[in-house]
Amino acid sequence: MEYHNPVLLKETVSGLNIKPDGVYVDVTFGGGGHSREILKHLGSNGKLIAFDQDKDALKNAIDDPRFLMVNQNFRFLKQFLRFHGYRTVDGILGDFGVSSHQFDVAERGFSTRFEADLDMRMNRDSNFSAYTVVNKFEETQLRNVLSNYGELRNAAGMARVIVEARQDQKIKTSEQLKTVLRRFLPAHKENKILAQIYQAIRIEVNQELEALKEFLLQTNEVLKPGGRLSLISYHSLEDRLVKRYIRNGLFEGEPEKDVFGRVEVPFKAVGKFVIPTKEEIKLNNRARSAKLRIAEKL
Ligand SMILES: C[S@@+](CC[C@H](N)C(=O)[O-])C[C@H]1O[C@@H](n2cnc3c(N)ncnc32)[C@H](O)[C@@H]1O
Repeated sequence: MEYHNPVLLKETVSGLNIKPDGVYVDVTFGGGGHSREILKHLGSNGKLIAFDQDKDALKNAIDDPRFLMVNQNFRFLKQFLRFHGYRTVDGILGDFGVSSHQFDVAERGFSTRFEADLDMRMNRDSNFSAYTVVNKFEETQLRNVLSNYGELRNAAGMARVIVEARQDQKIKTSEQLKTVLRRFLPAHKENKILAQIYQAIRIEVNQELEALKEFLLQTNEVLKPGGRLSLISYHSLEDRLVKRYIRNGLFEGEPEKDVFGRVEVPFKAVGKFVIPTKEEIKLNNRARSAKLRIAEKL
């Protein structure tokens, strides 16, 4: 099975406005689809550094002297770029979320399609998994995860039944979780609600929004003036952070004005946003919720 079919491939890479001798970073290497496309635009003096926190992605590492693979979380972008001798770069590509590979391997626990142990860790060296969230979190923490990250209307009720059920027996598998939550899963909406529950738990397990914020803040320090960000989000929580950061350099509130009423922001948006065509979505269902934003460092 294919590891991952890259989304908005040409659009995302052309957003980087690649200079053949530039230094580029792909912070979500996965199957390396976007990375391979970047390499096509680089000359022999160009450089591509790829991050992925999942060891499974390492098997896709590209055998090319211009390519460097870093098996780390992109929340440590600046630190690992420095470690490898790069203080600034010309462009950064991010294609967030989970790869098709991660979804398709049942034991990773990301997919609602399979019976599997509760896991969902992108970095399997971590000891914080979906099992921890479901079995160890206090009721209010669980409710907040389900409500904030899954936007689930019944978050409070779901948290309550999880906490009650686990007093008798730990909830170890996806099937057990489904059984516990059965009353919240009417047949006609089961898949949709389960997807929201999984999204919520996954975001918590991988600290996805914290990692994204830390990463975005570092892009401002790491990108050269004129350097590009090309970022694909898959849900509104992610996209909101990316959009606000590009517009204001902040995640909340408005930037301060100087005495002349001017604001100083680190980026300028390039175009509005790009979404896949119907044709792309037909060929690759994972593309359906993608939203690409491109920005240039001022
Ligand atoms: C949607 S896939 C990227 C697919 C890739 N663009 C391709 O063409 O094959 C996202 C990848 O980013 C990785 N990832 C997600 N969050 C990460 C983070 N905070 N740090 C490092 N890697 C991360 C995941 O492990 C996954 O392999």
